[in-house]
Amino acid sequence: MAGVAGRLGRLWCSGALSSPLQVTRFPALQLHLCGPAMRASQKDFENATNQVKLLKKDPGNEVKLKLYALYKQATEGPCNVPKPGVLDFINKAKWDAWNALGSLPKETARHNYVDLVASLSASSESSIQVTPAADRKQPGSDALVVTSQDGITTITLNRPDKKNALTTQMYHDIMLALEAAGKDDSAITVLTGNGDHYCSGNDLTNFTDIPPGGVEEKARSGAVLLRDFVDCFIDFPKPLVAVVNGPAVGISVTILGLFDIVYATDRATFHTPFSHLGQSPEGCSSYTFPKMMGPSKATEMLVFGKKLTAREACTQGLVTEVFPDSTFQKEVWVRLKAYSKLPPNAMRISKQVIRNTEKEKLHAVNAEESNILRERWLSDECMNAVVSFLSKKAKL
Ligand SMILES: CCCCCCCCCCC/C=C/C(=O)SCCNC(=O)CCNC(=O)[C@H](O)C(C)(C)COP(=O)(O)OP(=O)(O)OC[C@H]1O[C@@H](n2cnc3c(N)ncnc32)[C@H](O)[C@@H]1OP(=O)(O)O
Repeated sequence: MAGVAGRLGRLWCSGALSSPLQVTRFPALQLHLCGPAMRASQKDFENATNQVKLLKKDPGNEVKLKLYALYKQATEGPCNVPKPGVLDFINKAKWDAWNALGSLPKETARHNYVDLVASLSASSESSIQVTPAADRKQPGSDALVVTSQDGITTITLNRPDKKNALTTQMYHDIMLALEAAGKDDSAITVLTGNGDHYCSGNDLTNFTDIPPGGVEEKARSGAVLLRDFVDCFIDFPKPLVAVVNGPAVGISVTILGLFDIVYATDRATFHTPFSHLGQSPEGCSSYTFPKMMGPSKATEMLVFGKKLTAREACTQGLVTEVFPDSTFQKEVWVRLKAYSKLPPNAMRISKQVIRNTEKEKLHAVNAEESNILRERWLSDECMNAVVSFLSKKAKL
């Protein structure tokens, strides 16, 4: 069995097991899906299948087999496929687990699955309480996870091994997630990161995928993407909160000026090394940063690439409040849950009163910044900086 367990573990890590066991990354989220006395609805079940993707710890092969079996029983009923051969260790272990459930009714399996996921999530490390929104179209990859509970829709960047660097797919997925969150019945929306970083900004390998139209076409389409992406933040209709769980770089910092609240762990740093990269500011930061911190502090950040600590960023008005890392998740989510109980329409309208006067200006700034960046991306300064990053990465 040790051999089977080892192989299953490897498969788990490589994502080779079929849904819902394709889980490779686990943010610190805790879940309370439904109380023990309640029956699990189809929506609870779908929530749970999404929530499995957010478990912080690998639950071990025994539990994974149990999850697999309950999922199959809940979706397909009693085991209905031929028993795999004895040497087909993994599929046989899966088959055995499913078959062991006998004629357990689908509804009971669904309920047990939901309960099991809830207990796994509850034993996870932090105190966030979220449930995936079952009626929401999930993004095209696990790099972004959208959950919704207690009036809060949370969009989690989920590429911790790459410090949550933003791929072009993620820009698109975030736009879709924001569009849905703007219309759903949550009161507030949160953007956060999984792992030790909040976000390392634009994934610099985005520069390597050159289309047939060449680098000019890449820069043109990149500028359109950037402009559309930032527009979504400018126009977002509800209170938008950044839960900055660690260091933030590049565009993940600049768009903070478009958030309504920014909570940061004291471990977070804020870094916009645009000149080092031969690039220029985006996310409307050329307007919002000087406005909030004055032109000279903004210049230190945006032109000279000075990295701010969380406390410095708070002093400059970029961060709303800084929390000790040890209590960050707990304190922030307690606070947000309380806010999310306020009347949502009043909050939405108040946000719009605060923000609407600036919208036209922000759109114009965004268009201008995107155009300037399009040119920058074609410059030798930028190309050299990207090549330098990629060569270090490739250990050349
Ligand atoms: C024309 C193209 C257009 C494309 C589409 C455009 C869309 C809009 C663009 C908007 C413009 C945005 C600009 C920016 O955001 S500029 C900022 C870019 N980011 C950076 O320069 C950060 C680079 N990373 C780092 O400095 C460090 O990784 C970091 C300090 C964040 C963490 O350091 P640490 O030592 O803790 O970790 P590692 O360096 O070992 O990183 C772990 C792995 O993650 C990879 N990584 C990290 N950041 C990025 C990134 N931004 N892009 C790609 N990959 C990243 C890193 O390489 C390691 O990977 P490996 O384990 O595979 O080596």
